[in-house]
Amino acid sequence: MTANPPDGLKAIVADPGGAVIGLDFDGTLSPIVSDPAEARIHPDGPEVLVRLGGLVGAVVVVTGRPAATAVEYGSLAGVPGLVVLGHYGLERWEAGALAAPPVHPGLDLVRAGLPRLVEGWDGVRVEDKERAMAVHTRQAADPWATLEALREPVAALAAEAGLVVEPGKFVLELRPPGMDKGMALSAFLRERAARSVLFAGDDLGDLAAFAAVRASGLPGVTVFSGSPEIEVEADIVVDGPPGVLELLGSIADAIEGEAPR
Ligand SMILES: O=P(O)(O)OC[C@H]1O[C@H](O[C@H]2O[C@H](CO)[C@@H](O)[C@H](O)[C@H]2O)[C@H](O)[C@@H](O)[C@@H]1O
Repeated sequence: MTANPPDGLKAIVADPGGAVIGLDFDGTLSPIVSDPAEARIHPDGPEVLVRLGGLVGAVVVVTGRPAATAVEYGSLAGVPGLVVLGHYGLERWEAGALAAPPVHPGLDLVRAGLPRLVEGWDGVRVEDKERAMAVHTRQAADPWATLEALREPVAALAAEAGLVVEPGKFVLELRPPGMDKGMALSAFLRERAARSVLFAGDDLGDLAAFAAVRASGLPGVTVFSGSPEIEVEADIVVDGPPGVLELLGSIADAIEGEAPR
């Protein structure tokens, strides 16, 4: 850990059984790649998470992905006690079992309308996640301009379908309202009677979880998995997934160094 760790990190190391470690998936555990279907956890991820999962109260992945996709792409099934809150908290995966509400009825309209809406836009990809759909512009010749041009028509389609738009890194996601990563993390902290919390994320959807850390009143740390694509304020800024995993590994080292022998 750093020479002078923030109080939240000290609390996690001093009382690991009360600590909740919250992690985003894409851009935090998994390096950003052009094709969302090709995303996989950083090679160091599984080992670090298995180790940490055996030391802290809980490791929880809070992601915009379907929970089962994060488990698969993250090779996460072996992480002790892991919970994955997918679709921004709508779904919950735990011990191999998935709990999820019915699919929002507005998805049918979006599934029909979105391919027509992006027709003619080179490099624009539609991702169907069953409970949500996403429009990706990363592979367009001008990803920013394309994202901006699509923002309004995508918002109109989402409104017609009773969905909300979740913007992210070169992505506009149409998803059900009423849940976000902050609500999901807050509920999880209450459920586990957490005594400290860390949340690491890299994108706009993670800001609600950062706010939940601050609002929890617990000793807490926010970690921004940095990239040139956006800037986010956090207690600790690291260099992408390798930096996140190095930090998590150093927390595990510090906990093991504190443990009575
Ligand atoms: O909450 P997350 O786990 O961070 O998921 C957010 C979105 O991540 C994925 O898109 C992002 O990663 C892709 C793969 O690296 C990248 O190509 C894309 O540009 C990023 O926006 C995922 O495809 C979305 O469904 C998630 O909502």
